[in-house]
Amino acid sequence: MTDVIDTKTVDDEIYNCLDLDKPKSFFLFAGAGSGKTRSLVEVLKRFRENNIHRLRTNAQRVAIITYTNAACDEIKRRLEFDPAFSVSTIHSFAWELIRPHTHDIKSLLRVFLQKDVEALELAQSKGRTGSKAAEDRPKQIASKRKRLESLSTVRKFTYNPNGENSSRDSLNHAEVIALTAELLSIRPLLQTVLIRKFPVLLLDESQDTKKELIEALFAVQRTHKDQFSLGLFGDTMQRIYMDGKENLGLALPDDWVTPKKIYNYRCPRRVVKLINKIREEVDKNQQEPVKKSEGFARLFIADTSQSIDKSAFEEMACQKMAEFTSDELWMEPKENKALTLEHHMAAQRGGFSNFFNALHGVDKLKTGLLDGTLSGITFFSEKVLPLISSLEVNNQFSVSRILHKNSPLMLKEKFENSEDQKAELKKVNVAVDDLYALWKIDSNPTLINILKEINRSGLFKVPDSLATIADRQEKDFELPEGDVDLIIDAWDTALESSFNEFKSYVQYISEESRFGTHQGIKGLEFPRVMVILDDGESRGNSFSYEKLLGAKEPAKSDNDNQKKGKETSIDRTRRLFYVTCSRAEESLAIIAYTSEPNKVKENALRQGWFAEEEIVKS
Ligand SMILES: Nc1ncnc2c1ncn2[C@@H]1O[C@H](COP(=O)(O)OP(=O)(O)OP(=O)(O)O)[C@@H](O)[C@H]1O
Repeated sequence: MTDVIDTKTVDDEIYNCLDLDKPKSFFLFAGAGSGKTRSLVEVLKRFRENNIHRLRTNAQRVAIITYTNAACDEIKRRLEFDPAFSVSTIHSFAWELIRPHTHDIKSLLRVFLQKDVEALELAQSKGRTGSKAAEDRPKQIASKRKRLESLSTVRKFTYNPNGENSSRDSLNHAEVIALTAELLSIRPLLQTVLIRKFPVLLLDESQDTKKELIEALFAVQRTHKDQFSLGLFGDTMQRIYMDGKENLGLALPDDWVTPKKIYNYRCPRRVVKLINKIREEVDKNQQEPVKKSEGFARLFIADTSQSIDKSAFEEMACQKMAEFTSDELWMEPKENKALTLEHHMAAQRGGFSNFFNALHGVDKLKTGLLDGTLSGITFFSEKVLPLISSLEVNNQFSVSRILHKNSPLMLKEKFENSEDQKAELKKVNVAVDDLYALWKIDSNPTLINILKEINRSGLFKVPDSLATIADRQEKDFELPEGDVDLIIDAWDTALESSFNEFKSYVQYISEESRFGTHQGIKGLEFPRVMVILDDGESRGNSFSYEKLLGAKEPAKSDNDNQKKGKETSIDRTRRLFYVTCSRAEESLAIIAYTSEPNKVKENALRQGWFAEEEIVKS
């Protein structure tokens, strides 16, 4: 195996692997901020210069798979949207590969579903009666059986990588990945199609790519090593999803190239020192800072054994950070990125929890809520919000454009068939004025009032998901007991939120908000970062900052897992903590909410994470 140290050599090493006549595979795993993504882009630009004609002649492309749509957009932009590069998320990539193979998908899905039914039946026969799982299983079995029965009538499967997949012939996200992994393993023809189309496949953030798929790609590489270059970029310390492959990179074949990067280009020296300490218990990959600036890292400990005003505490922390760093931008909410563990914690702090929590409570709505694709959301975000924003600044050109694009009152046929076109136009203007009047009566109207008004005037088409509510008369309100549709119920609550609350939600999902989640900021960087650690507010139990920070003893299951050499919730939390801290380009504030502030402080000192003078207690 080859080891190299500086960026230029690493880039050369990777570039040499992408030789279409003598391809090699490589594994570039290195710490946070070491320039992995940058190397990926730089090498591809060089590759394009020398290979573009050959790729075009052979109708081939380079596949680059990244973790999020935002990361795809960034890489596409940096590669100047060159069609020689196919940049996609793993789900889109997998789907494009398997979508023509309806017959294979159908047979395999049948096997998967049958196995699921058998496993559920077995669990039901062995499990405790009266538990929630026992109550749910018969419904799951019935639903899978129904799907099995309807499989023969499916003519073509559908799949949307970015949204809901609820129709009868659609596949869900997990199925697309499992089907691709299996088909790649059992259908040599699919492997050939893959390598013919994409002689080079680069996988960013590969520590979190589903293990079945990684294994299938390794198998493709093994079989076609003379025609195919597989490149993996990542960092085992940044594995934050449970389905990534553990110990990826161990026992690689000797012909894989494994360049090393030991410098951190993103973080100031103080932050590099902290992330090195966090990492030290896991592996030997310690980084050296490139930046000359020392930067700042501070730990703020809030005692939750007494009542505490969290927003006041976080504001105080920003104020202190502004003093420590002499950087006034810590006082500007938009200028420092606050990271919470879960979305609902961000919603609480960002002032959009009424809207968010109402919809987040329904499983079927979750994905569409998080990426803003629910039709009930796009109705407000793509029609009402731009219209009101344009009216607020009196931009008539933009108002007219939005109406032409979206309003049924502006339909060409309507005007053509009308005897009085002026009257038609007047109708549109009156509808707009009536809607905008809501903001004059109340500077922050509720979504339900906006919806009802638009439904009355017909200014925009109300989506089906909101039509029942929009059409509802007051007398309908008394629904018979038990006759509640969860989705409509959730929308009923969400629509009671104000328009400004909805605007804050839209900023959050468009990543314009000050808030982000610990998992959602993978690959990103910000000058000022505030990491909020608060187990008390979190709902899941995969992570425990209290245990990592020494405020809570490890659970029996943690000890058992550790003895068996399996990962514990503390290991997972440590990696997440590493990811969040390593986003800071200048200064970093950690806010720890705990009922054991002394223990947290002692632990931070003992581990050498922070010095006495860097810790502030409430
Ligand atoms: N050789 C370099 N010279 C100057 N700046 C660099 C170099 N390599 C990386 N950087 C800068 O350092 C920052 C981190 O780089 P990049 O995002 O590529 O790192 P990464 O290893 O992919 O990070 P992570 O794993 O933490 O997401 C970016 O701002 C990038 O522009």
